[in-house]
Amino acid sequence: MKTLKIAIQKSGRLNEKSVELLKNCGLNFENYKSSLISPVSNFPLEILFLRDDDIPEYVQDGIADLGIVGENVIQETEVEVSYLQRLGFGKCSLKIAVPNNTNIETVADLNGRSIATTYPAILRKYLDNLNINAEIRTISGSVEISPGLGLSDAICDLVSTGGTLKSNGLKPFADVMSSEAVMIGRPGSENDDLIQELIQRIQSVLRAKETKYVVLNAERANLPKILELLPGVKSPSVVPLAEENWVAVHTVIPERDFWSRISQLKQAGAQGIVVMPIEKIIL
Ligand SMILES: Nc1ncnc2c1ncn2[C@@H]1O[C@H](COP(=O)(O)OP(=O)(O)OP(=O)(O)O)[C@@H](O)[C@H]1O
Ligand SMILES: O=P(O)(O)OC[C@H]1O[C@H](OP(=O)(O)OP(=O)(O)O)[C@H](O)[C@@H]1O
Ligand SMILES: [Mg+2]
Repeated sequence: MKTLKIAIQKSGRLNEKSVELLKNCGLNFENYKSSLISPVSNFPLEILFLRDDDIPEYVQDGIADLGIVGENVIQETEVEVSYLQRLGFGKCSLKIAVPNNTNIETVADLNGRSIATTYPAILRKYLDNLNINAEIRTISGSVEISPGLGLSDAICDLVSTGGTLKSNGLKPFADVMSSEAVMIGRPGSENDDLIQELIQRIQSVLRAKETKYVVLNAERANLPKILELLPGVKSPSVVPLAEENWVAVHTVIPERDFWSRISQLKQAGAQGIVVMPIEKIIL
């Protein structure tokens, strides 16, 4: 039987979440210690632990079949790979930022200025689209320090909380792209049976993360109002309780509007509400 290879980040922002996701898919393996390859004992898969910059090319060139990496890195390496699954973690934006006391006010003011970045290819495309002629200074890290050192007039770097910009006297100025971690493969690889099996496992874990399992008690008379508040669910289970005219309703609720839904359910007469995490949802 063939063995697939999946490349994930060795250490850094995406390592922990990538490992957690694969473990939640029921895969048994050792996280990176000193070996850069870890076999999975219960699925024909090997995990390669790499620097994230190398992952898109390894997948494009067939050294790995799959990879988990940020969209920002995929765009920067300009490879031909397919997005097999968005993973919902590693969310951040690539932004141009300028010093708080700058006289750069419009995007056109970037003409003739210098911008430091670790993402020269993405930035070049962005500026070309806007017909802006700025000098791109490619550096390999600690980009936020460069205006303060007089190395550039602006920067283009990843932002999530904005804390790093703030503590370096910078403010966000323009959005270049938003990014999250994705699973990639070679174009067409989504048709491979083993890859499909893995994608389905990942989707069942992601789906479960987005929902909560809820059990509540209610008087039968309140049931129509309560069921009306659960429109997304095909058929909540309604189970009679020992106490006459009372029922238990079992259902799932999306995480994103969880609290508003719970308070509506309480107003409609729901009592003794128990909420549980879901491990997997297999359709
Ligand atoms: N502040 C952030 N918040 C959320 N996600 C981020 C943030 N910064 C980076 N990311 C995402 O996580 C990815 C990995 O970031 P990290 O800082 O670990 O990269 P790195 O230093 O280039 O790592 P490597 O050593 O593997 O080259 C980024 O490419 C991006 O997709
Ligand atoms: O908006 P914030 O929440 O402050 O995050 C932004 C910072 O996060 C990333 O660096 P990281 O901390 O991953 O370190 P690195 O430069 O070593 O990759 C990025 O390059 C920014 O510097
Ligand atoms: Mg890197």
